Amino acid sequence: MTGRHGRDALTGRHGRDALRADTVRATALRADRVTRRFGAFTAVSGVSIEVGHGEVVGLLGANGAGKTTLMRMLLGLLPPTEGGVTMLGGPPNRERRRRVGYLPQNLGLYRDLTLAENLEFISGTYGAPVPVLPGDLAGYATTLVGAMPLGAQRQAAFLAELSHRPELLLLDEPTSGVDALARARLWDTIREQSDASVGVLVTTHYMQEAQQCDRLLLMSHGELVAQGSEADIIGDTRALSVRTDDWAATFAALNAARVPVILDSRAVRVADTDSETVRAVLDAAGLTAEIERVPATIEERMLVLARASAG
Ligand SMILES: Nc1ncnc2c1ncn2[C@@H]1O[C@H](COP(=O)(O)OP(=O)(O)OP(=O)(O)O)[C@@H](O)[C@H]1O
Repeated sequence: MTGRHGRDALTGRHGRDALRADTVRATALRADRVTRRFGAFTAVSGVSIEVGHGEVVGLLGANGAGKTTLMRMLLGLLPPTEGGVTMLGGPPNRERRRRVGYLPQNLGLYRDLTLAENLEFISGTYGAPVPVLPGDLAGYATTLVGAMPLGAQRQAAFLAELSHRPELLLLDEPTSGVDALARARLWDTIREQSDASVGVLVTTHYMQEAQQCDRLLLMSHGELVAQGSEADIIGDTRALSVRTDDWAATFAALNAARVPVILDSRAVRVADTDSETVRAVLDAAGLTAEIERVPATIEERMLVLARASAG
């Protein structure tokens, strides 16, 4: 694989460097100023989004940003406190949900049934043919799902959700805990689906995957704080690259001083902070470093937006 900002050899972008966000598409999914409160806590606040048929939209945000809550409202599994959702032309009811594939974080498979039994059951509920197991899953047909590796479980759950040929896919961290090869395969499948006009909304923590989406939505503290291409979202945000011989002590000193420091391998980076502040912390700790202002990464931009939305 290439470096963190290069193209991933395993998860190449299918030549989609030009984003397709400006292409006119029929809307598959729309949220109109949806809010969800749990008691006094607002998990999602006034979020409006759209996903077109054939479009892969990445939903990004830190843990607890509200992504799953938004997805559950989009599917009609959780009523919004305010606002409305249109899914495949109307409110998200049971009938329309049958035309949607949803991969929740917990996968929705029965761990104490075999893979073959799970696929029969899920396909049966949709009245769809039982999918043929691809080569890498074939050996698990009679294995209890709970005993399968997580990557294989995710692949199987995805396969099950595709059995009824959904028109819309909502995928909640489909590649979390999955190795690079299985991630690349899942992304190939996602792209095949979008090429067949399926609208896809996918959450991920992997920034290389975000780069494969046609468009990104960024949530922080329940709000939609940015959207567009990766370049749109980063804009002209800059970060600091801190070059030092003692990366561990440098990271520890900045972290202790509550500077938003990121360690990428051994490279120390700082977001949302001026170089004088960083220099002062390092001087106080007796550390020397070269500090350079560089274009921010999307993670660093997310950190800036998250800090701003946290108020
Ligand atoms: N049923 C609930 N009752 C109370 N609070 C809830 C409930 N469901 C979610 N929350 C809270 O809402 C916030 C958003 O949660 P949500 O699961 O939507 O975030 P997320 O962005 O999907 O995070 P993750 O990446 O960890 O899945 C969290 O603070 C969570 O604790």
